[in-house]
Amino acid sequence: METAREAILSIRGLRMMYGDRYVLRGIDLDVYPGQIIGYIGPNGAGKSTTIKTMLGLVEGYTGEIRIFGKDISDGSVDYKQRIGYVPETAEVYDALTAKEYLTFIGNLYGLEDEQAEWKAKRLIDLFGLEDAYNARIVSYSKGMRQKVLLISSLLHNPDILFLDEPLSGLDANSVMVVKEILAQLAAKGKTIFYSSHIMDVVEKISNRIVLLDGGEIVADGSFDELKAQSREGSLEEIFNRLTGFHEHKEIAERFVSVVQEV
Ligand SMILES: Nc1ncnc2c1ncn2[C@@H]1O[C@H](COP(=O)(O)OP(=O)(O)OP(=O)(O)O)[C@@H](O)[C@H]1O
Repeated sequence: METAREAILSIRGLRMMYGDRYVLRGIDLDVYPGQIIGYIGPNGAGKSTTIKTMLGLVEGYTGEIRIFGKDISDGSVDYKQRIGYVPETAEVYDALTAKEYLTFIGNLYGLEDEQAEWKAKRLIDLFGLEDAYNARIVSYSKGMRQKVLLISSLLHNPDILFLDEPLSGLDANSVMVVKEILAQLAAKGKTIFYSSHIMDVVEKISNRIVLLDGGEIVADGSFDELKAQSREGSLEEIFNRLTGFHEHKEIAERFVSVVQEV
């Protein structure tokens, strides 16, 4: 039972303001080990802001965030050693090779050079990038970079993983591998925050879905629970209904008619 376990991550009354506007308007969330949270919501709903706040990258929030049982505002950064993060857009050091980059990241997480390099090499091989390991990242395709980012987020065996569009640019075979890796990590007790706009993947991969709209959680439960509540078929339909969006046809028609004006 979830309630019998201790939350690995706990958020109370999280509010965040940019300028004179609240972009997070009171988030309450308890997350337990082994959960894969599909963290979804319209553009601008506040997903990245929540994640960056939990990572300690955003200042000026109110409310409380406890990770591994400790309030992150107490100044300690130790908790970051147990967290992995794949941002939506990342600065990867183009001039470095994957070997250099991953060894560097491994060092930041406290791994010795040799240990980081040996681990990175084996993970790179498993992703089919062995030929590119010593090539500069600037020469990598989008999917190859994404694989390097995924590896960099996992080198230190984190307990919580924050992923923003982690399958971006990956081919169909790699998507299957990564989805399976995430399921197996969760089965080993890792906690995964999976933020994406690809609803059919979120529907399949998550054991809990949290829908954010306008800086507030408007739905929280398993896909089956959300489906039962809303009597809609797919997560995409549930998303559309809960965010009050019904005009995709009209907008598309108007868009196409403007395109055709010459
Ligand atoms: N540094 C910032 N300064 C000012 N406003 C910001 C900043 N970062 C985010 N915002 C605003 O906060 C709101 C929430 O943004 P956020 O990036 O968290 O949304 P999101 O749910 O991740 O969206 P998307 O799906 O488009 O990635 C948006 O209105 C955005 O313009």
